[in-house]
Amino acid sequence: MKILLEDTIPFGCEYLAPLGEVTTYAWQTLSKDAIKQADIMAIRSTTQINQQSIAPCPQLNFVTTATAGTNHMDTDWLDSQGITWGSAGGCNAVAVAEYVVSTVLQAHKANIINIEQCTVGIVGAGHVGTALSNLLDALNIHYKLCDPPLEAQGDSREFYKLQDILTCDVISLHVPFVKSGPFATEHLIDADALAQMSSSQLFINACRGEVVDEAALIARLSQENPPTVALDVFANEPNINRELLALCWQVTPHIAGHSVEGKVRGTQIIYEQICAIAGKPVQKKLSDVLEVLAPTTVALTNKDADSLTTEDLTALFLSVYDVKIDDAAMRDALSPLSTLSNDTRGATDDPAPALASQFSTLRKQYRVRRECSAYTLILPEGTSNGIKQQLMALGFAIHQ
Ligand SMILES: NC(=O)C1=CN([C@@H]2O[C@H](COP(=O)(O)OP(=O)(O)OC[C@H]3O[C@@H](n4cnc5c(N)ncnc54)[C@H](O)[C@@H]3O)[C@@H](O)[C@H]2O)C=CC1
Ligand SMILES: O=C(O)C(=O)[C@H](O)COP(=O)(O)O
Repeated sequence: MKILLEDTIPFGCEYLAPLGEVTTYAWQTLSKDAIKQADIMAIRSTTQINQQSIAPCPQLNFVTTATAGTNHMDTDWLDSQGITWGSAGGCNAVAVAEYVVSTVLQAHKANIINIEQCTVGIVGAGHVGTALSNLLDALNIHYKLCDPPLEAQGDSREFYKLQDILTCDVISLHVPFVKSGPFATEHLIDADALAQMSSSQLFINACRGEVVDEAALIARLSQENPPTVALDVFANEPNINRELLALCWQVTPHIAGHSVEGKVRGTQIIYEQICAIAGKPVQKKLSDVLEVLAPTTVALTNKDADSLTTEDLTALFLSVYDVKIDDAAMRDALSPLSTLSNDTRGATDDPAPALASQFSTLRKQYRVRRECSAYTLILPEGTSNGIKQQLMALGFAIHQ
């Protein structure tokens, strides 16, 4: 069995080599010859799968993506060719939820919102939206969910209309990018929705850039009283719109889901799918590859309280994941390219290709970022049970 493996899949060779003959590729240089030979393709979201990009593929019988999103695959065309496909739904839900919490805590620190009195509107209550709601429960932060497809299916949670979500202090998008049908999400956040947001609100997009009308967002950010915007995703990546970078409060290069655990869970999921196809037993597990961290000592300002003080919570959470480090790295790498003036450049100085290349490099060389669940905390003697429960609900282990 010949397996064509995208080189950004962590531990891809270690996982898949026992199952077949593995050839790796970089998405920028994927060759049609390699595809012609492949029985299985194991990809991430950077590989486009459609008739134009991969046909002819006479041997191919399974394509799977180690990511949650599937909009880079033309699944109707795969179905029409009798090529089965898979994905890794949920693999990085906690990573994205931690990205949102880190963003919300940074916005609190910057006095943009007040987490002690705010409501987070979550659009899309699937794997990511649910993981986020679990963290917000642990933080005692109020939230509202909006998910018309799940509501129609009879999900028993309480749901709100998008119109209600647009009035929340924080609006966070977690829907798939779907172009048509009753629940299409392309430009779900359009000029009209953006006009309803104001400067007291934080707007976060960590799903897909195309879910927001970027032209309308740029226009809104140039008007009076705009919302504060945090973008992890952009339309047409890696060819992102450079105007947006300067207008947003926070920008990150589509790394919300790129915790070590989020990526390796993706590998584990597609490995298990390929084991099933190859008729081989599942022999590897996450703990075979994830590094175990030594316990960390934590200082608390009020260990007797029922829950963490905002100060302790912010310090601890941001020590695990501070999203502003990613924002600074992206601005450092891309700002010199994005502020070049069109007037002073000749045609050959177009910064767009360099910008796209830098964006891709930032993603490929992303730092090691562990989820809360990787940390075992050594707490001060006598720390309250309430605080311990809260920390465990955030994913931490407590050293006994
Ligand atoms: N920035 C990043 O690194 C990451 C981005 N993503 C993106 O986030 C999306 C969501 O991820 P998951 O939660 O894992 O997917 P999921 O499929 O578990 O959940 C998506 C939810 O959105 C709901 N939905 C669909 N159309 C909707 C609409 N019009 N309005 C409101 N809700 C709607 C669905 O019913 C579903 O419950 C992915 O499709 C992917 O594009 C996912 C992981 C990482
Ligand atoms: O899982 C998803 O959906 C995502 O957006 C991933 O974080 C994308 O990661 P790459 O495939 O671009 O590595």
